Amino acid sequence: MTLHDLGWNKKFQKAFDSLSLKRCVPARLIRDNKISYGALTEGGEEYEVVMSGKVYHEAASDAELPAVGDWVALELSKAAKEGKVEKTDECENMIRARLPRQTCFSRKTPGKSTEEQVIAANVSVVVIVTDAGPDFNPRRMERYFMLVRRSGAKAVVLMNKSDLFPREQNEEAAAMIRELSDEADVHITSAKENDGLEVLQQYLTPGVSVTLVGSSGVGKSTLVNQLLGEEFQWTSDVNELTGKGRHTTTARELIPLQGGGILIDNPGIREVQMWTDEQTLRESFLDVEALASHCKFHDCKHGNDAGCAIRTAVESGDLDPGRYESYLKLDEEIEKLEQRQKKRRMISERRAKRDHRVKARNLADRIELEKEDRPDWR
Ligand SMILES: Nc1nc2c(ncn2[C@@H]2O[C@H](COP(=O)(O)OP(=O)(O)OP(=O)(O)O)[C@@H](O)[C@H]2O)c(=O)[nH]1
Ligand SMILES: [Zn+2]
Repeated sequence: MTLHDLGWNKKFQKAFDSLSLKRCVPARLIRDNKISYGALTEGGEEYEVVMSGKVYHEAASDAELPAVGDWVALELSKAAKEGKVEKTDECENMIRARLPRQTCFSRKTPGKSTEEQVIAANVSVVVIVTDAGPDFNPRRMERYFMLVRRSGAKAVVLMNKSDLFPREQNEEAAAMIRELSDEADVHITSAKENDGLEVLQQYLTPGVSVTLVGSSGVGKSTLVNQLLGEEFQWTSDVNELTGKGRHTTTARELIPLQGGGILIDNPGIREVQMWTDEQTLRESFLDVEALASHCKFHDCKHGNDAGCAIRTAVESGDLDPGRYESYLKLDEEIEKLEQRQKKRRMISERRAKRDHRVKARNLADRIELEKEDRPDWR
């Protein structure tokens, strides 16, 4: 397995070279174990690694800490380099730097928190799986589009389970989704019958990382199984002693596919929630925003306000009422998000410090971190 098979490219190489970290090698993070990470290096070697205190210090927020999909400069322990010690026994393999992300797929942390959490870094294509039946929801799709746009990745929508619905229904649903976004590709598929999946090959080119999102039960696992084909048998190759598949979790979280492309799949991605900001909201509703500039009052709430250009457009049929409602709701949501964000910032900062101090298991780094937390401590 070469670095390129894992998604390495010229930009990453340049960033890596400019660090001049002579003792480091490039590695891609494939798993976040809370205390440590799983990392792959050239040749597909997997190591357990921790971040240095410096990496921790330089991260201004949780979102800037290394995450699954990130490329890092990794300094392997002497023992690991010589292949003497079981690679996962000792955690002396140290992340010295995180390379700048080319894309960043993030979400709101589950629960009430408003912290941003990176679900996968350096993913180029996000496949949103839905169907033309019970799961069909253009408003939810708009949210997904915002999330994907914000990440910098390309959005691809699959109207899956096409075998269950009449052709016209699938096509109508696809057309409606196409209208919501100029950038997204929309395809009709049946994962179960392996129908229409060949379109995915155009995205699964060497070095391109792809991930799947969508409601529970829309067919993501079925799709993954189809994409993996024979390779999926990996995970059933269970080691009797450890109970783990021979390729363990690697086979689940970052899978270089035979025909090219890298599939990134983890539970965090599966339960993706909307995380957004005001700017993205505005970008997604440029047409509605343009109308808003014609409202009579500067602080128009676009409800029953006199001279509201948006409401006028809805009444005259120029603006889809659903889109209008969606615009109002999203606005509200972001307002609440910002309020919660303010309240929780203090708490989350403290918690992040505690959590990530655990990550810096190197003693010297720990002492530095402790000193910083307790200035009176010697
Ligand atoms: N008829 C039909 N059924 C499908 C299709 N794709 C998946 N299914 C079925 O839908 C059910 C759910 O599929 P999964 O692949 O487990 O769905 P998922 O999106 O991975 O669900 P989570 O793991 O909960 O996120 C299974 O019974 C599949 O066999 C399809 O294209 N057509
Ligand atoms: Zn208005």
